[in-house]
Amino acid sequence: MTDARTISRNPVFCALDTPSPDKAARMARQVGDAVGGLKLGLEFFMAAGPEGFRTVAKEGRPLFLDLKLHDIPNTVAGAVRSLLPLKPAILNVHAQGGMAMMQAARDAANEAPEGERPLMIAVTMLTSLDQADLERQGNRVAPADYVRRLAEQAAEAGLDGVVCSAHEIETLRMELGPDFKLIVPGIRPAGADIGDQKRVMTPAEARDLGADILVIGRPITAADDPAAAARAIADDLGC
Ligand SMILES: O=c1ccn([C@@H]2O[C@H](COP(=O)(O)O)[C@@H](O)[C@H]2O)c(=O)[nH]1
Repeated sequence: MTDARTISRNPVFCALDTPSPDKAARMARQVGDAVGGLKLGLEFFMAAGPEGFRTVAKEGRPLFLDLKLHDIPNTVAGAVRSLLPLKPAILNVHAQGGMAMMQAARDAANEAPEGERPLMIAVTMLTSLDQADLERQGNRVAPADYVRRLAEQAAEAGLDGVVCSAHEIETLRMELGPDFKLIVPGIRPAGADIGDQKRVMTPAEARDLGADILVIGRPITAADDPAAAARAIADDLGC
């Protein structure tokens, strides 16, 4: 079992998208060491808040608090400061919020006590979007270029990495180096239902391309046997 701040060699973070802290904690116990960490997002935090987070934190696993903060710099910095007492291993903001906002988030995270600073990550382009969505928003640019530009800004702002799809890993790794964290949702085992995701890849393919963390939700949590589903993915990854 890894401790609450160490990211283990198992790159899978299981997305516990439920409003119920008890269900999330139960699921965390079910998947156990077959995953390297857990992710709590908007559905969970809107319903269960900091108290719910603390309930799941008792499971002692690294926690990614995926709130995708997106507001003016002063507001985002305040939100980061408010979240620091929860000691998440990873926090994120939207790169779309701009350079000054990302820098403000970084500075606020740097106020964390020694050893408690979360990794600060920027979401680039949601994995539920594709080229057609970009065009609808008036962005005449390929997803790879769009993601690269936002990731460059995140790196320049001093953030620790980005959320991107597996399709951008190679380019970002080459350009931004081995230490820049690449957190990758939109992961689907071969044959699994894609659902609302559009830029997807299998766990092994994404890992082999150089992802640091694979965020996997429904392929595990909606399976008849979540523990077996998580174990099958871990075995496939050799973890
Ligand atoms: O671009 C993004 C950013 C975040 N997510 C989150 O990851 C999980 C994925 O869940 P699945 O059930 O495996 O699709 C979910 O919590 C999203 O909020 C993302 O999918 N894409």
